[in-house]
Amino acid sequence: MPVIDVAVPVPLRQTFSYTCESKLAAGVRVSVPFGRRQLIGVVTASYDDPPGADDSTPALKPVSEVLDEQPLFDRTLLSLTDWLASYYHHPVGEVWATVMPSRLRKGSPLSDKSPAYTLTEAGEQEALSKTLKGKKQLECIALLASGPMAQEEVKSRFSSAVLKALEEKALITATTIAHKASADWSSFTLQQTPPTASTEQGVAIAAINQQAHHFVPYLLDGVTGSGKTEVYLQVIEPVLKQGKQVLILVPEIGLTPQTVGRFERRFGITVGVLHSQMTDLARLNVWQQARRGELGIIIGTRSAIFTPLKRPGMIIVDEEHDESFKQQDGLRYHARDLAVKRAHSENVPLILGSATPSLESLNNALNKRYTHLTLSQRAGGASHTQLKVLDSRDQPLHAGIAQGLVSIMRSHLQQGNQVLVFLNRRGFAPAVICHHCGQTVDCKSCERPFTYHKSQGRLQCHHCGASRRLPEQCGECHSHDLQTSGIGTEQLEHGLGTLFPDVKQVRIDSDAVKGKDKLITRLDEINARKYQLLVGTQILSKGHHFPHVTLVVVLDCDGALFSADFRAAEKLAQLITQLAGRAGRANKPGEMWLQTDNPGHPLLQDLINNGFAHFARQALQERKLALLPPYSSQAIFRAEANEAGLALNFLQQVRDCYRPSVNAAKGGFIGPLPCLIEKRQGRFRFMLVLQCPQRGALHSWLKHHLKEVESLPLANKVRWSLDIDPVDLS
Ligand SMILES: Nc1ncnc2c1ncn2[C@@H]1O[C@H](COP(=O)(O)OP(=O)(O)OP(=O)(O)O)[C@@H](O)[C@H]1O
Ligand SMILES: [Zn+2]
Repeated sequence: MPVIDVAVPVPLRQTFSYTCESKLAAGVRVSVPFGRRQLIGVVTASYDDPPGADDSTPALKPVSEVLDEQPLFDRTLLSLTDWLASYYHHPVGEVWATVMPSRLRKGSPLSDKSPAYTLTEAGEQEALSKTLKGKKQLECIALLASGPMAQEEVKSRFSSAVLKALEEKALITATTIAHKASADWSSFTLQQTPPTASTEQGVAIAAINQQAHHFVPYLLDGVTGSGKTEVYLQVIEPVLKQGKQVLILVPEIGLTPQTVGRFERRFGITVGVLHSQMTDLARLNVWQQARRGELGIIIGTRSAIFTPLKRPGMIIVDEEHDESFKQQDGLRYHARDLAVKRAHSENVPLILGSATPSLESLNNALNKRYTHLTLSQRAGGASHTQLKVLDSRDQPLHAGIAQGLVSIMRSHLQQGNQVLVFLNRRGFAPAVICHHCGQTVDCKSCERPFTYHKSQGRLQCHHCGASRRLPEQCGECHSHDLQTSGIGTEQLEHGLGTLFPDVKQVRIDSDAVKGKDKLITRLDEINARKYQLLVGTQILSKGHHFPHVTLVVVLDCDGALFSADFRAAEKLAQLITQLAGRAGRANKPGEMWLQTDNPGHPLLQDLINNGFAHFARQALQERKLALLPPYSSQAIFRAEANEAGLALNFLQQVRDCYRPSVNAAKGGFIGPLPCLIEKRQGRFRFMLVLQCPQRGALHSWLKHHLKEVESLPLANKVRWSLDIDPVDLS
């Protein structure tokens, strides 16, 4: 009987064999018995005679059910999945579980039909008699009179209230229709006249169009507001015209209806959207439409890189430096790196766009592995934002803002412009301190001070989410003199209200703006000039277009200047540059002030005097001297346990596993040492970094001893993980 290998969703780095009536194609889902459970796995290989089997081989269990007639994925995605398991040294069953939409993971059938609406008999009568009162309801009946229509399309034209009313009156009902199979987007006509490309945009567009039929990686390195999105719009036009699909990845926060709207408005075609806040069903629908070749443009966040494409034409990663492209748990993949891999195997062009490219991508561009396209000027005649520092040492502060800055803010506000104040700390105050003994009120599980949230009257731990009432007295000395220390956005908002009582302000952080819809409403209101003062955390720094902002104020960036994370400087420079990019985007010039106690800090001085491009080249030199990525490759073993000793011990044993071949790999260790956040939710956290000058050497070194690590007795007692190409040391 044929034997199949199945990737089963369990944390083991192997596949499992089962017997089956007939051989199955790789990528087909099967339901299999596993211990006492029944699990859904994916076929990775089939054999008539399993390799290495003899009479002593234990009898295999049969597959319980075959779920698909066709593999879920084409060859390219199948090989990408193999690659993921081997590159990230991750259990293949868990890789499949990450790559599949969750509905498919749970066994939903892969359907060729889409949900639709149709008229009931009563509805058909109504189409003739037209007795309904509601105008919209009548329109909907008239539309469906010509036949069933995809629910998605009906929903795009009528509100859910209209549809609900018609369903309640039993005039329309849900049904399914066979999907359309044609790439009908290719016959679009441009809905807008594109602006004339600037010289630099023109060069970039021509370069990409010239080699549109095979894999070429581009770094589109364009200052904020330089018209990168306009370049994407112009280069995808011919791709769509040929009936090919374009996959666009954007950071989690950057995916707003504004972004999607820009593409829809230009081409007048439906754009498929994929992000983590959609329902599983909605995601599966878009996934299937893309797979069947019904969508010309798919825009999505990180996991959209796994979307199957029937006719792939181009892949774009916007804001490629953004950390949200790296998954931070489970399979810790980097969607940007996967995009490179995927574009290569699909043999289509890849555009990585950013005003502040990651040092990895910049290095690839400088080495000519990527074609480097630069846009150094802002589009439409907007001028660059001026960067300045304000020395806050010995200055009296109002609501955390130095007097000099308050005057600058006032003058911008008086001219009717908007001012953005950035503080990356939500809540009222980052600590509550006993004025008598100096003890802070700490989260016991994380051993870090609680943040005070005044609006809720509660303390909240920003590491584990724990929350408690504000105590009445100090836990150490029982003094009642508890005071807040430091400033968060909530307090800043209060303070600004006192400083500028007549100015309307809005706070944008994850406390004030819960959910995507609210963020979108606020962003629209900002651009409609409902507010003049915008206060917020890094949600405000990402890709938004604020034409009326002329001043950006950054409070307290000093913490990041002295971080132990070697990437901190790169991240801070990206943040400052992106924030500066929010100002002066239209016809009014913009300025940015950094309030700091370290005005002479070389990083700030370099950014101010020479800009991000210079900073980045300088930072690459430093990484080269220190043999840090991208001039070496890293992997991190992390371990967490309730007892610090267990986690530390485990990592020491991991190091012992790897030590015998450290010289052969030309490798090195850093640690084990505590993570930057040493304790979280009651667990102590440690890490061990493995580093090699060559990527290949690191991977064979890792692979060589991973089995030993897995069989360490402590491996079952601590929570451990392996992170390849880590970007976050917290
Ligand atoms: N060639 C052009 N002529 C006139 N206006 C343009 C041109 N290209 C882009 N614009 C306009 O300039 C503004 C900024 O462009 P766009 O949003 O494409 O820049 P970006 O580089 O993607 O921005 P960021 O990375 O800062 O978010 C937009 O309003 C856009 O419509
Ligand atoms: Zn905590």
